Amino acid sequence: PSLDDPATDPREIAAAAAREIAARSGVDRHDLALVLGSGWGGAADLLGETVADLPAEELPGFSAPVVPGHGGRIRSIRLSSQPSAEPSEVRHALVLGARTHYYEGKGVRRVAHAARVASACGASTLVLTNGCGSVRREWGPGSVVLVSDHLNLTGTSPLEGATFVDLTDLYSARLRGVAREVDADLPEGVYAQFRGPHYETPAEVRMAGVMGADLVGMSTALEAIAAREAGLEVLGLSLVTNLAAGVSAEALSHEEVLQAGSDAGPRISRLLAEIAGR
Ligand SMILES: Nc1nc2[nH]c(I)nc2c(=O)[nH]1
Repeated sequence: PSLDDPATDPREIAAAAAREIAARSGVDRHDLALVLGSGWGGAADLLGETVADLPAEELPGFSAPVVPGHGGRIRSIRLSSQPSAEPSEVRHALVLGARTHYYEGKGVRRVAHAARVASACGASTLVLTNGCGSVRREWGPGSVVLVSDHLNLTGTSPLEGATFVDLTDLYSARLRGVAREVDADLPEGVYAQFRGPHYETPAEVRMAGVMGADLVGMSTALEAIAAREAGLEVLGLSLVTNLAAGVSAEALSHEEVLQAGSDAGPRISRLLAEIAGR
């Protein structure tokens, strides 16, 4: 069976990957899963003790990282939030450092795979983090925004067939409340997923704003829909790495994107570790 075979149920591949993760990590249930996007990579170390660190491409349904050596790892982490917990109470997090973007053209099944694997590993919560552009001038590079809802501008769905899934409260209000217990000043915004890989034109950024988007990116929405269908409660966290095209005079520079991500790293890693511990 393969994700590229329409006759294969994607959940079958996700279950195979989950069995492999349990076998190789020795952890038979992961309570929480996190997808770490641009700028969020440093959070894994703060979550707790790494129990296993696996190359994603060795697991069913995952592919090698787009940028060799960058990401492409799946880590099982023993959350250090309850040092004195009984063995049965210990919570384990699965850090999925192997996001497939829709713009890679590998199909929606591979975009949705990590969310399905998280569910197959026993997780009840998925934290989706990303780097994004801001439509709002006041949210400059380094701003962290709670995703309150999304606009799926990809024109596609990660779901197949008559899977009519309700997306009300897709970005769990309860989990946003937990995040605000950690940092009460966290703003909320609507995230628009564009197909990419090109950035938006200034006119498209204005369009997204008119339609109610505060953030623009190339991930997250499709993954969140797949996570909801898999029964996961979803928290979305965006790191603004740049003002979207046209919001300010100067052009986008990839260096600016990378710099903003690394500057905000320590602060957002602590935030994520705090939230994960609750
Ligand atoms: N679509 C879109 N995706 C992004 N990812 C990052 I980092 N910045 C952007 C951006 O400005 N637009």
